[in-house]
Amino acid sequence: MFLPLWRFRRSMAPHARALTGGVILVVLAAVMQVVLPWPLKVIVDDVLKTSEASDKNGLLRAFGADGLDRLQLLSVALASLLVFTLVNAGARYLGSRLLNGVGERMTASIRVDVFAHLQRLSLSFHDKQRLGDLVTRTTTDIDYLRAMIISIMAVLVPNVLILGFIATICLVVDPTFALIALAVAPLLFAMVVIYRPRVKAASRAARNKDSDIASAMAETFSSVRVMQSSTSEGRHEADFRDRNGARMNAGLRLVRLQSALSPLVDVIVVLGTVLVLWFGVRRVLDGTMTLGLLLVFLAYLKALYDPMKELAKLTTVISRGQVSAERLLEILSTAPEIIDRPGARPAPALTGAVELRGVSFGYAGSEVLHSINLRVEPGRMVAIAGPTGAGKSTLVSLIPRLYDVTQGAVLLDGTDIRDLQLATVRTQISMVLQDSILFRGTIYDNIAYGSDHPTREQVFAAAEAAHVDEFVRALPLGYDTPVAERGVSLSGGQRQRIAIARALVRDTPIVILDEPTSGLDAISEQYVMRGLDRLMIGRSVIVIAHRLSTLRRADVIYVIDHGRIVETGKHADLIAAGGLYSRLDGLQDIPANRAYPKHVAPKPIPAGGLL
Ligand SMILES: Nc1ncnc2c1ncn2[C@@H]1O[C@H](COP(=O)(O)OP(=O)(O)OP(=O)(O)O)[C@@H](O)[C@H]1O
Repeated sequence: MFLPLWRFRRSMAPHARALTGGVILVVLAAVMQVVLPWPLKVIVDDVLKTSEASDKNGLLRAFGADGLDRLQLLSVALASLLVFTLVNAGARYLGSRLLNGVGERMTASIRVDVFAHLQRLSLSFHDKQRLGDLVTRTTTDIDYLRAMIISIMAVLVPNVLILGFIATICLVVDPTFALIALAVAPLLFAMVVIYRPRVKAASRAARNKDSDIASAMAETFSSVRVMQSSTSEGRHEADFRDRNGARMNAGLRLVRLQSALSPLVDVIVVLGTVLVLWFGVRRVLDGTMTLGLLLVFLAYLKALYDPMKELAKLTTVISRGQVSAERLLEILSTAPEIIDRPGARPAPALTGAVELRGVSFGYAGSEVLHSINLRVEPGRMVAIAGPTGAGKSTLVSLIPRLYDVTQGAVLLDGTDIRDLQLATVRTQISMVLQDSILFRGTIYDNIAYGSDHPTREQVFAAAEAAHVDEFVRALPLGYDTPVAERGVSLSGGQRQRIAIARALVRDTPIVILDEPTSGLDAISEQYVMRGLDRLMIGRSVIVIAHRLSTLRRADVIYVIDHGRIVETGKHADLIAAGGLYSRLDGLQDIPANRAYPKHVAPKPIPAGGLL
């Protein structure tokens, strides 16, 4: 039960003082709870004097109160009752505030740890994850973990203490009677032992179904456009209904278990009360016990069974929390695969020489690239062409080390990329992909994204060069226009232009373009191409291309098929050779005589680059 807490001890450490304070306060509240019935006993046995056997336990003598008259005794007893109650209430209030505060703070820091760790995990991990599942883990699972942590500290600890105190006092005051009162405890314990694994299994099933639902939501609503245009709403809804039904059934199983627990506990508790009353009343009648003491025992019975009931009910919260803790620890204990080797050194300022030497690579076992040899000289443009699924995107993703090769090496300026510190390599490579994702923020933020504090002049110059300026000026808020999540409020071409501007600000010696104009209409494509022209100046460019206009300009084209390089050369030579390249589907030409619209006319490029 405490193992998950122990595993999160690092997040607990900064709150050690508040935690200790909170526990001391709940212990104090527990002590007050224990002494609370005694003033009543004094009132019944010593003020009202219903029994000859008053102060049998020497309580008054022990506190030097045996000389007081009845009214004085009543005042002292009532004052004690008030003090005990006030201290109990105060300690419970402060203790609960402190412990709940620690729970909130701890889970907030665990959430950041999980988020930060997820960001560090390699693409190979994220390829296997469902977005909805990760969202559930960083939201609901953390909530359940918090509920468990708070329950353990604010409910379990004080209740176990109260149980211990009361059981001890009962055993000291009247051992036989205490054993009668405690007779039902093993039953309660047995119930917890039987229930816990079942509740835990049901909780785990429900959590997994929650993740299924969140994944369905994430998948559906990240592709609303595709879904609506292909009128697939019905299919998505049916799928959602299925998942939702499965979640409901898992939830109902949990409800059945939880619903049975509370009444069962109550029945056991009443059994205990019946036992105590049966023996207690008989002992008061035959004079072996005072009425006051019986009242204390009855009050204790409630104080004894309440924590037992709480503990039995805690089963659900703790089992649920344990499942969530396991799901969070699963993430936290996954080590990032792509990390700096010991002794990796910072990459120097690269000239842009890129080489793949005998590179093979596969996702999860199946090899996708086989013995690739490829060179890009500094400042040159290399195009990669090939049929769909040939491995083009996979190949370029090895250059910024999004994945590690399984054989061979990627070399930058002649050094194995694994001998260089990852961050210092990635800051020297920019990528513009088929569909650029923008982040929530303004257009300005999105252009500046990925650069270390660029100046406003750099951002605006890049925006102008990438033809972002044209459409941004027409917007009422200009560069301060907020971009919706993933950039959906902008057209594909506008997003690409922003991505190019972003790459221009980064001003890296190596640029990777993965079909950045695919899917754009002719006008958008021309804008984007002009931006790309500016981006390519003076940099090593690796471009995945299917447009003749791009392929023609490449210094060398590598043709890939089934993960192998099958042809290499310049466009004209490859066409003349009559091989795969000449037969590639989708090779589209932009007519050489097609004029750019006036407002897209290329701008003169300043000497020495752009920025
Ligand atoms: N993340 C991944 N996990 C597992 N397999 C993958 C992954 N990404 C790609 N693949 C597989 O690797 C192979 C090469 O894919 P890749 O995307 O590199 O091809 P491509 O040439 O870029 O295709 P396209 O032109 O259609 O974009 C394909 O068989 C694909 O199914």
